[in-house]
Amino acid sequence: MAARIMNLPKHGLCHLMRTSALARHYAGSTGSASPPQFTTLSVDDKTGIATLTLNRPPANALNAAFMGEIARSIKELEKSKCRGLILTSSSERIFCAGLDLKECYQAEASHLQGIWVALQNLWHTLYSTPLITVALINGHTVAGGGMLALSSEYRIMLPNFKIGINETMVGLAVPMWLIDTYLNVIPNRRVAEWDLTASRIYKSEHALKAGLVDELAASKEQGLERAVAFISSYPKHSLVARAITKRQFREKDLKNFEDNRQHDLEIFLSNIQKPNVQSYLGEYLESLKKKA
Ligand SMILES: CCCCCCCCCCCC/C=C/CC(=O)SCCNC(=O)CCNC(=O)[C@H](O)C(C)(C)COP(=O)(O)OP(=O)(O)OC[C@H]1O[C@@H](n2cnc3c(N)ncnc32)[C@H](O)[C@@H]1OP(=O)(O)O
Repeated sequence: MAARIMNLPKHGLCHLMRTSALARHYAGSTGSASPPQFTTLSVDDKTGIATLTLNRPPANALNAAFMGEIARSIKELEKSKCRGLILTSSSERIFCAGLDLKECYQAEASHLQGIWVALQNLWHTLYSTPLITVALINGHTVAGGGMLALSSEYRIMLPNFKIGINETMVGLAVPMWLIDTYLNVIPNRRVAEWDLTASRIYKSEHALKAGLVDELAASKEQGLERAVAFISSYPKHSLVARAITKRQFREKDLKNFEDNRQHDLEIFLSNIQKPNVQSYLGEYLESLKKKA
């Protein structure tokens, strides 16, 4: 297979953001296309399938630069002739541990704002992309990591890892756009409500039974083969109609998000800066360290 590593062209993020002035301001300040730092991107010229590998050790925790990089890659792939995207991790244990909590602790408001706007943009970009998207979950994926997996169209997971959205457990409410994303995968509202209110974290095998993931693969190599097979199962002539149909399914969620984008940012900023949340966050970070 003829695979190549792509350098991202020097395009900005300006088209990723539409509503809030704050959001537009932030996009301007992070939209510069510096060379990829936290991801590698390879494209198979024969199949038209791209593989974006998350590579921010130790936990692929999401900071603004990392999230901007992922979103820019997706946008660039949309402009190319790529048909599909596989998201995976270079780590053998962690697909993505969610937001970089170290960067959320005792941070300036402007920094927190940058993180949240980058998360909003990344969600919007991944959830709305016409590309066929597969998350190859080769490690634990929680919170913002769960968001990456659930925003993709198809999930293939390796055994013995954890997946879920644990925001209530860290003291904060799940935003509506993430609830909509969850419901798009688990349409049973009762189960979804239970999972998200209880911060339920599934092991791979249970995630498969619950429909949170679509397949288990024995190894990353097998997972990659299955991901390619999934993307290739869509005939070329169907791709435009497929993309429009996908968009229609997701349109209401995207509109709800756009209508509430600024409010969502304000809620996050207000919650994350509360002394009790910061104090809890400090303890939580200590507990993560103590595990080592
Ligand atoms: C309390 C504030 C929350 C703020 C956000 C609230 C927003 C609410 C709205 C929600 C919308 C969606 C957005 C989500 C927001 C988030 O993503 S919040 C992030 C929550 N993430 C977590 O709670 C995950 C914490 N990590 C783990 O549970 C485990 O690390 C793991 C299961 C992912 C992996 O376990 P294991 O393989 O045993 O590795 P560890 O030894 O635990 O970790 C290795 C290494 O990574 C560091 N690390 C882990 N997670 C993070 C992280 N999220 N941020 C920064 N760093 C992280 C960990 O400290 C270890 O570092 P060292 O090796 O000790 O240096």
